[in-house]
Formats: sequence, C-alpha cells, structure tokens
Amino acid sequence: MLTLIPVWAGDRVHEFAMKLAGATYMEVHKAGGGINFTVTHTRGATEDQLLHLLLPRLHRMVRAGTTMAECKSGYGLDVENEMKMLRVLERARPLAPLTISSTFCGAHSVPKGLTAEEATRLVVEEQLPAVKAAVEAGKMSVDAVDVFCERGVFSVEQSRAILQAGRRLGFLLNFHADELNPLGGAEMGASLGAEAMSHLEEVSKEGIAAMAEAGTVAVLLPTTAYILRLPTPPARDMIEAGVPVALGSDFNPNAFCLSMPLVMHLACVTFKLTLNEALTAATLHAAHALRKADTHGSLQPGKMGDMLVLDAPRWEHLVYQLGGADDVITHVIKAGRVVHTRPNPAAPSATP
Ligand SMILES: N=CN[C@@H](CCC(=O)O)C(=O)O
Repeated sequence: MLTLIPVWAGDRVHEFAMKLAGATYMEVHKAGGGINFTVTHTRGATEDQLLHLLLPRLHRMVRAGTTMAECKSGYGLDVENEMKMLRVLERARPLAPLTISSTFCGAHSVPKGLTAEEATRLVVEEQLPAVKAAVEAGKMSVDAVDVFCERGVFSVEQSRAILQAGRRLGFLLNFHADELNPLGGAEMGASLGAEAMSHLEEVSKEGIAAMAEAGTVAVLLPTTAYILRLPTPPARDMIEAGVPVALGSDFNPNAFCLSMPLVMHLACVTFKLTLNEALTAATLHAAHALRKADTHGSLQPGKMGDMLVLDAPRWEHLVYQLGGADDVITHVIKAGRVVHTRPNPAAPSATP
C-alpha cells in the first residue's frame, strides 16, 4: 500500500478552499502556491521538526492497515533540502512499524528564480549525484527517481533527461505522467522501461499499450482525482490491456488522506474497480510497483508476514464501511509481529 509525499510543513487548507471555489490545481501552482508554498515551509523547517510531523502520519497509516509505503521527497528542490527530506525518511525507518521505500523527487516543481531547463540541469548534475553518493556511503537507502512531467512543470524531454540520468545511477523509475494533460509521458516512460507511473488521468490509448508492453505498473491515486475533480483515469482500459494497476493514497498537502481502505473505496466507486481488483491493486500490484513483490504484497511462504486481522464476516467490510477502517481492523501485523491493536477491545463488534 503505497505512494505518498509525507515529509512537509505548512498545511494548505486555504488552497483547499480556493479549489472548492473553482480554482484549478495549475492556477494555484502558477500563482506561486501549491508545491512551491510547501517548499517554502519545508525549507524553513528543521530535520527534527519534519520528523516530528512525519511520525504521527506514518502511525496513522499503520492504524489504517498500511505496512509498506513509498515515501517521496520533492519539497526541497535543491541539494540541501532534498537531502534533508531523505534523511528524515531515513531517521523514521526504525521509529515506525512499516517498510519505507524512498523515492527522490527533486524535479517535483521548478524552484522560484529558475527555468525548467536550469532546474533539469541541477537535478541531473547536482541532486542525483548527491543522492547516489549518500546511498553509496551507506547513509541512506533510496530506491527510485520521480519527476512531475506536466505542462508548466517539466516537459517530456526534460523528464526523459532526468529519468535517464536516474537510470544510469541504478534507480528505479516511478514518476508522474499524464495527470493534467495528455503529453505522451506514458509513452516516454515505457520507452525507458519505467517500473511505475502515477496519476495517468490523461493517458492515451497508445500510452496504455506501451505500458502493457513494457510491464509498467499504473499507480492510480483516487484521492487526487476526487479532490481536484479531474476526469477519472481509464482504469478499466488499463486492466483490459494487461497493465497491472496499483493504488496509492497520494498523501500530500493537496490530498490529505492516510487511509488506504478509503482509497480502495474511492477506486471501486469512481474508477470502477471490483473489490477484488482494489485488493490486488492495494497489495500485490503496489508491492510490484516498488519491485518488492518477492517479499511483500501477499501471504505466501517466504514473504514478510504483513497482514490485518478484521472484525467482520467478510474482508470486503474493510472497503464497504466508508471511513470505518479503524473499527474494522483489530490488529495490524508487520513481519509477523503485532504493531497495532484496536483500542478498547471491549467495544462492540464493528459488524452491524
Ligand atoms: N502532482 C504532483 N504532485 C503531488 C501533489 C503535490 C502537491 O500539490 O503538493 C501529487 O502527486 O498529487
């Protein structure tokens, strides 16, 4: 169960209100809000402050049944602050009972005062090598590279340059493609053999075919499509074409959701996934997006033994009871060890 950008300071409730009143995501972004608002606040926070904000978020995810998460950077946008975010994730590993897979997203937005071309060069020539050096020195573990490939952010060609540089350094590719505009990001990513791409609301038929051919996982993020009132991604076309579909919470200041059962519910209702498809998307396919399906994502001999115990006659209650996961889940088990028990065991059963 995966994908979020959990290390940040400064909420964006004011922008939520603007978007409810009709402002689009890119209108807020171009006015200097959105990601760059969070960058200012995250740059201004210390590592300790960011860790203090991160840990309760991770624990809240665990209580809602998440045992592994892809956590991205992306609110630093320069060497110093991207490394700070990655270090915070590193410090959180022993303090939170879930597996963290880190993704470097230094190309999440174009920092104030730079062109996209200049920012691309800095990501390739300064940030990626700094991340690689820290990994090689054993200071952190980073699995993947991400880019926000979008009109007004990084173009397809700039994104390609960043992803190729990441690939040369040995990272997995797991990036934002075709979210708000159909730019051909999926086709580009598939040509590089990207392991996963997210959002994909605007993916083309050709992009879906290319992803199926390349074995790329589609990471769909129903909270964001819902909050931004975007068209839904063609999930059924992807499934029919043989693209493995995964689900992510996409927790970030734009989409404040830490509950995968809620995400599964939204995916069933708005993206038309069946309950079984949503379960596979949130577990096995999610693990495969991170290339961790040999150890995570299903209950099989030799895997981690991550599981949930439910107080329900059928597992589907986890999704059916909208917003009710905290009551349905009685235990969260990580690597065979109970890491969360529902408070007040004397409470009446969650099953009606
Ligand atoms: N779309 C780009 N990135 C994030 C949103 C980040 C933000 O708005 O702070 C996402 O995946 O939803």
